[in-house]
Amino acid sequence: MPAPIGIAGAGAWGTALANVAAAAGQDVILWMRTAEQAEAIARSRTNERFLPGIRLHDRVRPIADLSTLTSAAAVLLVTPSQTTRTMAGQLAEILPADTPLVLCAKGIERETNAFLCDVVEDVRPDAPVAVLSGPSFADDVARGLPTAVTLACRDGELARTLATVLSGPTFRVYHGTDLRGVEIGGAAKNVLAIACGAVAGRGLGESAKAALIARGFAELLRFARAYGGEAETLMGLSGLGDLVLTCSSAQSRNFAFGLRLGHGMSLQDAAAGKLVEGTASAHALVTLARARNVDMPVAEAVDQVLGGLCTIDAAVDSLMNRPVKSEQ
Ligand SMILES: NC(=O)c1ccc[n+]([C@@H]2O[C@H](COP(=O)([O-])OP(=O)(O)OC[C@H]3O[C@@H](n4cnc5c(N)ncnc54)[C@H](O)[C@@H]3O)[C@@H](O)[C@H]2O)c1
Ligand SMILES: O=P(O)(O)OC[C@H](O)CO
Repeated sequence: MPAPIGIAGAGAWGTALANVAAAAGQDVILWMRTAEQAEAIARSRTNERFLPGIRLHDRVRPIADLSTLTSAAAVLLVTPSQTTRTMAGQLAEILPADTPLVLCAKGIERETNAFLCDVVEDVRPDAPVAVLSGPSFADDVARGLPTAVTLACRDGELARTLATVLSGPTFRVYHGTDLRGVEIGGAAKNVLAIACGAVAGRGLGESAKAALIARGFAELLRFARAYGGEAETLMGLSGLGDLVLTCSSAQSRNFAFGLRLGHGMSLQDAAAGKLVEGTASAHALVTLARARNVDMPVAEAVDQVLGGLCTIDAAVDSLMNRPVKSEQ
């Protein structure tokens, strides 16, 4: 694309994606909230607060003036899920109506229980929206370690174009049209990863963790089907791929949060000052599940623990002692 790629949000993932797009040959405008931060990053060519030790690609231009994104060929929205409505609203005021917005946050809007694509379409109706999701730790990606992710957009041609633009030698982007399936995978895996971390923290063993991933995947699939996602999508990178990654590594902030809870840390301290998207989306996820009679016992257990209504041990006990049932 001749016009630059715009990135709104210069946290760990926004900065890693800026380097990815630059490595794929694009000029990149990386927006952040303060001029001080933009100047510091422009000077040092590193984002020491959010992605320490990684050199910013020469093609990336840090800026603090959101209106600079007006010229972008596409804008990647990479701020926390709960800021999506505000950010999309601000972008709607400055972007041409045909500029695609690619959602990179993983979550559900807590106040309205709305999927993030719906939030964006609420504030920017008729403009193209896409989702990028899949197994991808910012630090791995920024260090050039290989991974593959999915980009979905209802307009299949646009999905293909965006996937091509962002793909590089170590970042392979598949494309598809199942927007709902892709965004559900990213939002739900964060909640399930908290459960896996908690189980690890309680020292319940690798077998328990594998069982939890499998049962978590079963409920993720049921939920996605109930909300119009395709099973094949959930079996792919943005579903199973990201679930397995996030549920099995303390590099995940959601898993690490669960791990600390399992070690006995308080809900307040366990986040350790990091963004833990599963805590913001758990209640919305189970509320949406109940609204369509989808059984999500693992997500329910996480929501109960986060609400202070249940201990981890009691939650495990109640999951293990549900009535015997068919696996399907
Ligand atoms: N870090 C990863 O490995 C990774 C990978 C894939 C997806 N994601 C998703 O990307 C999203 C962002 O995650 P991250 O890792 O970059 O988080 P982060 O905590 O590293 O960075 C968050 C960024 O958002 C900005 N921000 C915070 N509050 C804001 C507000 N109210 N308005 C505007 N900007 C605000 C911060 O200044 C920062 O630049 C999350 O939804 C996460 O699930 C992260
Ligand atoms: O650190 P987490 O738990 O937010 O996970 C980061 C990415 O979503 C992994 O794909």
